[in-house]
Amino acid sequence: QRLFAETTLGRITVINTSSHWSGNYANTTGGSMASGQLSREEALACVGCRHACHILLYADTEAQLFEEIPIRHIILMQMRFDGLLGFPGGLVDPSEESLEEGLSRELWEELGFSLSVTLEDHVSSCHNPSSHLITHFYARRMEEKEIREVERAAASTATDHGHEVMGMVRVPIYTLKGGEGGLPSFLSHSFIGNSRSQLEDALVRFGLVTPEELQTALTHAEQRRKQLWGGAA
Ligand SMILES: O=c1[nH]cnc2c1ncn2[C@@H]1O[C@H](COP(=O)(O)OP(=O)(O)O)[C@@H](O)[C@H]1O
Repeated sequence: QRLFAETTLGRITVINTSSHWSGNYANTTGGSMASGQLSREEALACVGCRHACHILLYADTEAQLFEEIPIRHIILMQMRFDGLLGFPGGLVDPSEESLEEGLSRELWEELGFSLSVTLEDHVSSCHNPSSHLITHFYARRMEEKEIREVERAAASTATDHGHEVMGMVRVPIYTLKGGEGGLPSFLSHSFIGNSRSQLEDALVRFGLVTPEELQTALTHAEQRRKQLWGGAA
C-alpha cells in the first residue's frame, strides 16, 4: 500500500468531478490539493503559462487474450514521433480557442476522428512550475466499436499518422505469469511529461484496475526498470 500511496494516491486530487468519477477517492475540491494540481479556472488565470490538453479514450470489452485472459478494457495511448508514449492531444492557446475546442482539433489531426470534447470530460489540471506548462487531462468512455473506429481512422486518414504519431497502442492492464508481463512491462516504458502518472491515476480513478493491482504492477515495473537500467532510471 505504501508504494501506491507515494507514487499514485498522493497525486490524485479531484479537480472537476466529471461524469467518469467512480467515487474511489474523496472529492477534495476546495480542500487541500496535491502539489501541482489546480482547478481549470485557476489554470486559465495563470499569466505566462502554456497549456497542453490530452485525453484518455477507453471502452469495456469482453475480449480475451489467448481465449483465456480477460482484456477487460481497451485504453488508448500513442507512440509519439520521439519514441515516447503519451496520450492524444497537444498544445492549446486559450486566447484563440477554448481548451476543449483546441483538444478536439488536435484529436482530428492525430486520430482522424471527430470527437467534441466537453467540460464534462475534464479530469485534472497540473502545473509544472519549471516549464510553466499546465497539462490538462480529459477522459472519455466510449463503446468498443467507437474505439475500434478511432484506431482504424488513426492509422488511415489521420494527417499526423507516420509523422507526429507513429501509431495508437492499447494499454495491457492484465498481468501475465511471472508478474512482469502486461501492465508492469508497459509501465516500465518511457513516457512523455506526466502522462505516466495521468495513466496511473486514471486506471484507478475510473475503476479500470484496483489499487492493489496497480500497486503490484508498479512494484514489478520498478524492479524491471532497475534490472534494465541498474537503478539509474
Ligand atoms: O500525454 C501527455 N500527457 C501530459 N503531457 C504531455 C502529453 N503529451 C505531451 N505532453 C506535454 O505537452 C507538451 C506539448 O506536447 P505535444 O507534443 O503533445 O504538443 P504539440 O503536438 O502541440 O507540440 C509537451 O511539453 C509535452 O511534454
